[in-house]
Amino acid sequence: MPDPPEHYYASTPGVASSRRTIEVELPDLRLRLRLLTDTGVFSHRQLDPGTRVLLENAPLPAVRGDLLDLGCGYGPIALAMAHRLKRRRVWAVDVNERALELVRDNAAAAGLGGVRAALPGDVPADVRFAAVYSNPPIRVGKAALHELLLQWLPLLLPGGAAYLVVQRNLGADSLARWLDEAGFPTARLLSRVGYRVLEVQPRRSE
Ligand SMILES: C[S@@+](CC[C@H](N)C(=O)[O-])C[C@H]1O[C@@H](n2cnc3c(N)ncnc32)[C@H](O)[C@@H]1O
Repeated sequence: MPDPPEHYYASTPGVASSRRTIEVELPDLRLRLRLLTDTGVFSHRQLDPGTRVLLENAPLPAVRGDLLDLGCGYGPIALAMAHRLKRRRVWAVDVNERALELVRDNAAAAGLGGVRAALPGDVPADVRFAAVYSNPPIRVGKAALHELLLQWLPLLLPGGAAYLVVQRNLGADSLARWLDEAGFPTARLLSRVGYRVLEVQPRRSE
C-alpha cells in the first residue's frame, strides 16, 4: 500500500499530528485569536500572509445571510469572521478532516457557536451565502480549482460577493479573467505584497 499523500489537501494527512497554538492579531479585533493548528494543515506555523491580506482588507457582507470560508484549513478566516459578525452562521468547508477538527475545537474554545465545520458534501443543499471568503487551493491545479469555484459561487445570494486572495505569480489575473468569462463579474479589489484580492459578483443572468 502506498503511503497516504502528505499534501495539505489530503482528506487524512499522512504526517503524524502535532498540534500547537498560534496567536493572530488583526487590527479591528480587540482580542488576539488563539488558534490551534496542526501538521498536515495549510500554513500551520503562522497565519498565511495571503490570508492576512484578505482578512485585513475584504469588506463585511453587504447583505444578510450565511458566510462561507471555502477551503478553511484550521479556520483563521471563519473564526475571524465569526468574531466580527457574532450572529451569522459561518460555514467552514474543507476536504481535510484534520483541519475540520481544528476548526471545531477553535470555535468551541472561543465560544463561537455559529461556526459550522463541514466536508463539502455535508453542507445542506439549500444553504446560500451572503459572502464567500477564501484563500483557495491553487495547488490542486486549474481544472480542479475551476470546478470548485463553479460548485460554490452559484450559491451566492443576490447582492452577495466572494472575496478570493490569490498570489499574483500563481495566476491571480488569469483566474480573474476566467471568472469573468464564466459569467461572474470580477474586479481586483486590491494588490498587496504579491497578493491580489478578487471581488466576485454573483453570476450574470443570461
Ligand atoms: C490555501 S489553503 C487555505 C487554508 C485556510 N483558509 C488559511 O487561510 O489558512 C486551501 C485549503 O483548501 C482546501 N481544499 C482543497 N481542495 C478542496 C475542496 N475541493 N473543497 C474544499 N476545500 C478544499 C485545502 O485542504 C486547504 O485547507
